[in-house]
Amino acid sequence: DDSLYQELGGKEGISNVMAEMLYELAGDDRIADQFADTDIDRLHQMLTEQVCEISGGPCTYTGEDMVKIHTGLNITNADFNALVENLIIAMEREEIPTTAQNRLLSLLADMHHEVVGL
Ligand code: HEM
Repeated sequence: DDSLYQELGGKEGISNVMAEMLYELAGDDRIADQFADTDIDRLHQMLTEQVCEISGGPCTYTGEDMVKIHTGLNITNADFNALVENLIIAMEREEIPTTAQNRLLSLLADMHHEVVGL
């Protein structure tokens, strides 16, 4: 089922949302420092691939294993929630329908254990 993928605006829509999220994140004092050494162009590309894939789009995530990449970063619940807030702001700005926003947030919540407390 690729309906979520379509509602997010396909690959281009997802790319735009992820760019907006990373822009918000860069200005968010709560978590910006944690991305100081990160290649943001790569992160943008990997997030776009991953969200394309999990939303049912024609993509294959080619990045690092999620647990492996987040291990040792000591990411907290508060960090996770801050990133989610940045994503919601980005989706609002890109006029993603609320139902689609909630479906994507639910898919990301399922990945919480691959990100937090490692
Ligand atoms: C569900 C939420 C999240 C998802 C789906 C996610 C996904 C990803 C992906 C796809 C990558 C790139 C992997 C690669 O380069 O191959 C990545 C890297 C990274 N993530 Fe996350 N992430 C999430 C939450 C977070 C949070 C909350 C933080 C910290 C506030 C965080 C910090 C990082 C950092 C610092 C990197 C770069 C690591 C490096 O380059 O060595 N992530 N994440």
